[in-house]
Amino acid sequence: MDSGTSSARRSRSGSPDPIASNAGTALPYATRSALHLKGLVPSGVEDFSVQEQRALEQLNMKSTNLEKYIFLSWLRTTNINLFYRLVLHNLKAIAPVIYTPTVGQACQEYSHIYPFLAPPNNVDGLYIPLPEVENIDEIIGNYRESIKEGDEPEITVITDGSRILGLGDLGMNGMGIPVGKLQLYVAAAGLNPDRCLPIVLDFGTDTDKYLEDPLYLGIRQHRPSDEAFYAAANSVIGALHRAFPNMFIQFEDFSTEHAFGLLEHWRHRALCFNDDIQGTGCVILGGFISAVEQAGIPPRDQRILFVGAGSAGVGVAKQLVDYFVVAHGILENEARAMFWMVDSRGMITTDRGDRLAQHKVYFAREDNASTQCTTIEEAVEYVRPTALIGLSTIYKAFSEKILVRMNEINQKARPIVFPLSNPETKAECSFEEAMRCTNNRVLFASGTAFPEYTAPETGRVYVPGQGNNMYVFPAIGLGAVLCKPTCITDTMIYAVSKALAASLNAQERADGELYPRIERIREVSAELAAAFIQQAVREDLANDQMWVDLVKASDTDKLVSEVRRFMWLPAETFEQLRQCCPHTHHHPVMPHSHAEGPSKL
Ligand SMILES: NC(=O)c1ccc[n+]([C@@H]2O[C@H](COP(=O)([O-])OP(=O)(O)OC[C@H]3O[C@@H](n4cnc5c(N)ncnc54)[C@H](O)[C@@H]3O)[C@@H](O)[C@H]2O)c1
Ligand SMILES: O=C(O)C[C@H](O)C(=O)O
Ligand SMILES: [Mg+2]
Repeated sequence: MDSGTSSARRSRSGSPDPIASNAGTALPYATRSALHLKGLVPSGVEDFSVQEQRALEQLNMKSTNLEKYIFLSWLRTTNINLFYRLVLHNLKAIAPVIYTPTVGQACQEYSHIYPFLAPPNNVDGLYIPLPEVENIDEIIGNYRESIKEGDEPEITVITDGSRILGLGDLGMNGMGIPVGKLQLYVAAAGLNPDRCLPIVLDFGTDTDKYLEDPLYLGIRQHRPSDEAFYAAANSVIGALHRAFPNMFIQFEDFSTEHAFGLLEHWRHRALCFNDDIQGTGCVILGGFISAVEQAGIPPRDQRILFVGAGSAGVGVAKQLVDYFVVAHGILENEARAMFWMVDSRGMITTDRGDRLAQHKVYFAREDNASTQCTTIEEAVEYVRPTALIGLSTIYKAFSEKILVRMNEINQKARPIVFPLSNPETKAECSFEEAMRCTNNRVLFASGTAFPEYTAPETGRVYVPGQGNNMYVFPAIGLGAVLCKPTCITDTMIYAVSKALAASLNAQERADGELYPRIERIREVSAELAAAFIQQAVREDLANDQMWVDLVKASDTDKLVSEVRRFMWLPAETFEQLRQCCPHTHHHPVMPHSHAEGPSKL
């Protein structure tokens, strides 16, 4: 439950000693003597790989994912080098523990599993209570004091906990999400953990369960009015931007109206991005491009039904419209007409009799000749979709009956079904259900990872796609931190989607997959970050000359390898750990790689 700032072990001088706390049983005898640690650790001196083996063993002793989450949080605050070694070497198994879906449960329990972190050396991010917003400069000052010199944050993930995954308003407990997302930034794209800053705007909660929970750690009041929310949120973001002008700001899991409102306000004022709107749009477009290629009908014949019209639904649909316009030369009005949206009140039309929220107006149908569909089933019959996309937070909303109909309607082409709501308890259907009901013909991606499916008839094993923004936000953040664009444009996001679709290797394509395997995420993130940087330079918005020159040299392989060189990696040996610790950071992170020597803690 922290950002990964170095843990609290102190040397005799009283200052934290990152070498000792991250080496532990790997400390050679000479160093133990020098640090006055003789006799304070077991006598065996071991390699980091042996420590890792022990950590994995201890992880596997935990019987539930929440216990694993708690163990990993403890490890991260105790020995960040070992934590990231373990995560990087076991990403497929560990991602669902530190991130979706377990992070959802961890957030719900956050106030109960909080590990008594000791400030100032074990700060897990910023908690900004509404009544303290007027003292925001003091809070930022305290944070500065708590970090190592030169470790200014280069990336923040900020939430107010008002819409955590599909779980609703969790108040301050939502802090688990910025913490989890930033771990993915480090693991998937090599951001420097010391420069990641999770933030929660502790502005109250409208969930009585938390207000009444004696262990709840947030402020005990209901959420403020819209006006008070924007005044306070803008004041915090403004202060952060003044304090850290180059810091990339990721807005995360704000309730939909505020998500759109904050993005609108800040997108041309600071380097920022909304993950639920833009990141989700980006990752789903990437998978959708691959799905359309495999579906077997021309792109312009796609009929796409969205179930859910919140920040994610509308963000994704807009990104897909851009794709049809840019990649297939379809006029915007015609592209928009390929989309139908359903929300909790039914199909969104201009004449259904309610006042539509601003973000839904663009997709409201006018051609429905007074037909109103109130259920998903009715909408499926009316639209006869080629693609069904779920961002509704409604568990099993895609019933077996609906999935069977998707198969019947799409006999000439393969049906596309993306149940994207998180966590698993909110997913519109499972992979197994989608496969069974479509005779294994479905082109599938889900927000939460589902297990592989073995077809009983043939024994063939199918791997589900994971359409989760974790495939793109780390690369977008890395690209932004490196080339420092003035702002993030839709065309930069679009470039990343295209790069994601292009990143599948021959085997993944042959297996009919829509996303690259998670084990390759670092390699893929480097390609995506390079595509982002190329686009930023093309738009003349990149402000770091080194990256501008690299792009202008028109050597994409070199650009990708330079991006990789800037990715943070945990140390492999004690020697690497020792060599890198005395350094202060350079711009933007210590250049190091597998090949090039020490990593920075
Ligand atoms: N896969 C990903 O990477 C990813 C990214 C972002 C969000 N999400 C998930 O998407 C979901 C929605 O997020 P959001 O920010 O858009 O939330 P939101 O609450 O703003 O949107 C939910 C939408 O679903 C609609 N809805 C509710 N009940 C419905 C029903 N019975 N039938 C049809 N529609 C119904 C609501 O009217 C609303 O339009 C969450 O579960 C979130 O975890 C996934
Ligand atoms: O956090 C995730 O797993 C994806 C997404 O940002 C969400 O809000 O569901
Ligand atoms: Mg989110």
